[in-house]
Amino acid sequence: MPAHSPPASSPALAIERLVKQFPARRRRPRRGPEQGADVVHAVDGLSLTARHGEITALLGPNGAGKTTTLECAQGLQRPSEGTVRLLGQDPWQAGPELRARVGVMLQEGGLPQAVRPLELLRHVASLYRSPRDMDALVERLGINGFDRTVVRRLSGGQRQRVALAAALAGNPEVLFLDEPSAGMDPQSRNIVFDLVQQLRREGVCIILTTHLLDDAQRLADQVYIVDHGRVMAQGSVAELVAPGADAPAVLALTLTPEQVAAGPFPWEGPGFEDVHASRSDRTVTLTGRLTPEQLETVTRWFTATGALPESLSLQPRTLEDVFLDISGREIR
Ligand SMILES: Nc1ncnc2c1ncn2[C@@H]1O[C@H](COP(=O)(O)OP(=O)(O)OP(=O)(O)O)[C@@H](O)[C@H]1O
Repeated sequence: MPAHSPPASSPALAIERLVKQFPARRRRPRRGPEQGADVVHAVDGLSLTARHGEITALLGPNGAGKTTTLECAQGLQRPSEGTVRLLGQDPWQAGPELRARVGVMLQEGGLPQAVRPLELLRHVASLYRSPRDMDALVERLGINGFDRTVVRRLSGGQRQRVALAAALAGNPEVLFLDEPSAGMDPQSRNIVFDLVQQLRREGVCIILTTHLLDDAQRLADQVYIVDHGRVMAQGSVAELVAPGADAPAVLALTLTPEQVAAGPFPWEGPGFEDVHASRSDRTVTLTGRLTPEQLETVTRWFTATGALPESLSLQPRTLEDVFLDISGREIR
């Protein structure tokens, strides 16, 4: 398998101030041909750099602009503004030789339905001058366990594995994965994630979109949190969740049944406007820039209810907390 060794300094993908507008989808035009306000800013000034040997994740809720960004990066959509450089070229202008160096695994697979996996993969491999060893890949991804079943009858996870093998057939230097764990069972997910990590070690640049915090937390070297077509935060997972001076804290409490019945809870009252409280059964999570005064109010409530909670801890932040802090809402 060839080692990819481009100059470490040049990013595999560089996106600068990308804007992509679409005409708004509407049932009936309410105005004449002047449509200035009737556009959707799917991507709205997004900049991103992805490097060889790294996994870069675009993390954001549905409709954040992740897929459109990837489509512009792959040359499938023409940017309205901004620049995209993929392996040093403009993907919109580039020819098939650039596409041969790039692998794409689409959401929902995008595979022909009536063929068997091996036939399909051998055909895809035959389109490349120096294809990957497909037999080894098929074994690695466990595809030989279902190679007699036509694509249409495969489970979501099996289909995703075939889609990944197809994306890797040409030994790509850059691999795009759109929601790679959509529809995957845990076993498929582990197999796919192990392979993705191996590809990173081989020097492949991997760019994935996900709205699953766990995927980003587990795989990504660099995370771009995207919402409304813009980058809201960026960094390694460690950097993003690091507690800074201004970073919010997470306080987790498990209340006694008596305390659950005792309400009202202090975090629902005045002084807690900036704190997000969520409760599931007896577990309460308070996320926000908790002040010592707020902690005192909570503690005083324990005095009033005559008991300590069953557990109380200040927890490290997760990407979910970071997203909540930035956008004021949960990621999904
Ligand atoms: N061809 C199009 N025409 C009009 N609007 C579009 C088009 N493609 C995307 N959009 C809109 O642009 C916004 C961003 O969509 P996009 O699919 O890029 O988001 P996403 O983050 O990938 O979401 P998801 O996780 O649901 O795939 C959405 O509001 C979407 O409805």
